Amino acid sequence: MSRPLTPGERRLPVGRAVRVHVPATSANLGPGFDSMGLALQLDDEVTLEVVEGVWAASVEGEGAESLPTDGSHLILRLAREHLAARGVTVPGLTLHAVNRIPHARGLGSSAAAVVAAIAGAEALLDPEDRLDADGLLGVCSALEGHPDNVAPALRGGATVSWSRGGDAAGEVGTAELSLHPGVVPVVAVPDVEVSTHAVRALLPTSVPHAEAAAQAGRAALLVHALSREPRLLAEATVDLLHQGPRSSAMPETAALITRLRAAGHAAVVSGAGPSVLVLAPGERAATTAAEYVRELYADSSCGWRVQVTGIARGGARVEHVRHG
Ligand SMILES: Nc1ncnc2c1ncn2[C@@H]1O[C@H](COP(=O)(O)OP(=O)(O)OP(=O)(O)O)[C@@H](O)[C@H]1O
Ligand SMILES: N[C@@H](CCO)C(=O)O
Repeated sequence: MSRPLTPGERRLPVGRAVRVHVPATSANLGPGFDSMGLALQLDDEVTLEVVEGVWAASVEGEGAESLPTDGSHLILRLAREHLAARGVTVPGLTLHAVNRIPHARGLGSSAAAVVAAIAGAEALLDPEDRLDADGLLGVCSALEGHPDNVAPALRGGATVSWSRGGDAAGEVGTAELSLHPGVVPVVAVPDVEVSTHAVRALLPTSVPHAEAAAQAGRAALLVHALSREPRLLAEATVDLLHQGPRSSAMPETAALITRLRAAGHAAVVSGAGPSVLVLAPGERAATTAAEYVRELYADSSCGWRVQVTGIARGGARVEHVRHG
């Protein structure tokens, strides 16, 4: 999918610079495992500039203390590999990241990094050489391993994605849902990290047919609830595939979801966790859910940051800072 450009010498001009804004995303939404996702109003901002002979990164915000500052930084590495596969010579690249999406919390930080790298690298090319929207989605999905975060990160809103060939490395389709205006996300983020890679290993290799059938029914209902009838969100967000097998890796998350659901809220694990997403049917229900969580943990040392969050209606946005 990352096809080379037409033959000939292609070298990015020194001084060309782009900035990419990529939203956080919450994947799965309960029964839509590896398929459904929602873009949130919280974004990372990544500036890439073509320079001579240097590969260097500077980071503000999330990960500033821990991420590498050389060419091994994930975004620089992915951009470099992608442009090399496209047959483009890059003399050097600097990156400046303003990171607002917390890492390893189930809010799509790695998908945002993939999208920043690939959308940014493509934007550094001349307009006639750039991949179209489907091409970008295919490359990003293959790198991330599943499309449910990268699709809403690229397109915004809520998306349902599928693999035409049956695996994430193949061609990916995505449909944008027409979201009911009453759907309001609430996000509760704990102060512990969970690696997506680690908890994917906890999933069983097969599931009973009856559970798969029940999950398909809930996923179909979820599309209806998100677009037409938000009052059905609590019933539509029941998951039978992935939250149970992973609960031992995030017991606080599982406990919070049980309590929220018992109180009638449509609470799910956000992405691979450990954050919790509530899909509230309206502003008032969202405020009630947020206050419920704050009161639960008012006297506890366990830190949960709770926020009623807007939906990012547009996806990743590219600014052309300098043509070079
Ligand atoms: N902006 C970034 N720059 C560089 N590396 C990043 C960035 N964001 C995430 N990463 C890398 O990805 C890891 C987190 O990815 P992981 O897939 O485990 O969680 P997530 O993407 O935050 O959550 P989820 O996939 O459940 O939504 C970080 O620990 C870091 O290594
Ligand atoms: N569908 C993915 C989302 C997290 O990247 C998972 O649950 O593992």
